Amino acid sequence: MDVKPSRPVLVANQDRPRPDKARALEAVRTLIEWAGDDPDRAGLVDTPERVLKAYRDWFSGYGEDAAAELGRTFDELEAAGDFVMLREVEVESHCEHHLAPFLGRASVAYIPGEKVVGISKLARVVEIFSRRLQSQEALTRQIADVIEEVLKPQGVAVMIDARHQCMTTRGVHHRDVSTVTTRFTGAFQDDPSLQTRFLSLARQG
Ligand SMILES: Nc1nc2c(ncn2[C@@H]2O[C@H](COP(=O)(O)OP(=O)(O)OP(=O)(O)O)[C@@H](O)[C@H]2O)c(=O)[nH]1
Ligand SMILES: [Zn+2]
Repeated sequence: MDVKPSRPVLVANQDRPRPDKARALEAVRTLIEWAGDDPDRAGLVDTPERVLKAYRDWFSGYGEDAAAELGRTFDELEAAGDFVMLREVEVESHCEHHLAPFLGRASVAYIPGEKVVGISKLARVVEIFSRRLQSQEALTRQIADVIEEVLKPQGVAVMIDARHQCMTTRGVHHRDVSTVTTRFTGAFQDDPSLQTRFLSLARQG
């Protein structure tokens, strides 16, 4: 089978055809059998249907456009000149290697240029990209890049601290290990003191 390179998915990914529902239900039944159980026993008969519904939630980000979320900006809000930061944004994502959840927190900051955005939109951007199959690095990068691309700010900083269930509940079984990823652009990249201030605020969360 040809392996396709991952492509950046900054925008909605609605163009990908989905399998029909019967195939998806059958796939869940097959995984139940792979786990060693009987998909026809009472407790499991409705499970494929529930899993498809859960997938709609967990992966709702494919149908959403993070750039569009940032499209509404406020000229009348005067930029503070310093960064605006969201701390402790919940991250609920799934790793693209094992389809296992990884859970944590994101801190997102930007130094406005001309455009100031409603702060909830930054949390929506985190949510949209989280609700796709991700590596933590790609998730961090996509959040920073879409803010950079749409708002053209003076700089963006993103830090995610998360625990991967593929590491805590299986594999190496390191229960307390968390993974930290960062992405800095513009002034955050150029000015170590800004980075330090961002990281220490993120850590106080
Ligand atoms: N860089 C990175 N690695 C990840 C992420 N999520 C999971 N992984 C790692 O992906 C790797 C996959 O390794 P493989 O050897 O292909 O798969 P595996 O045999 O299931 O590996 P183990 O998890 O070590 O059992 C593992 O080292 C995981 O810890 C992520 O977000 N970023
Ligand atoms: Zn994994």
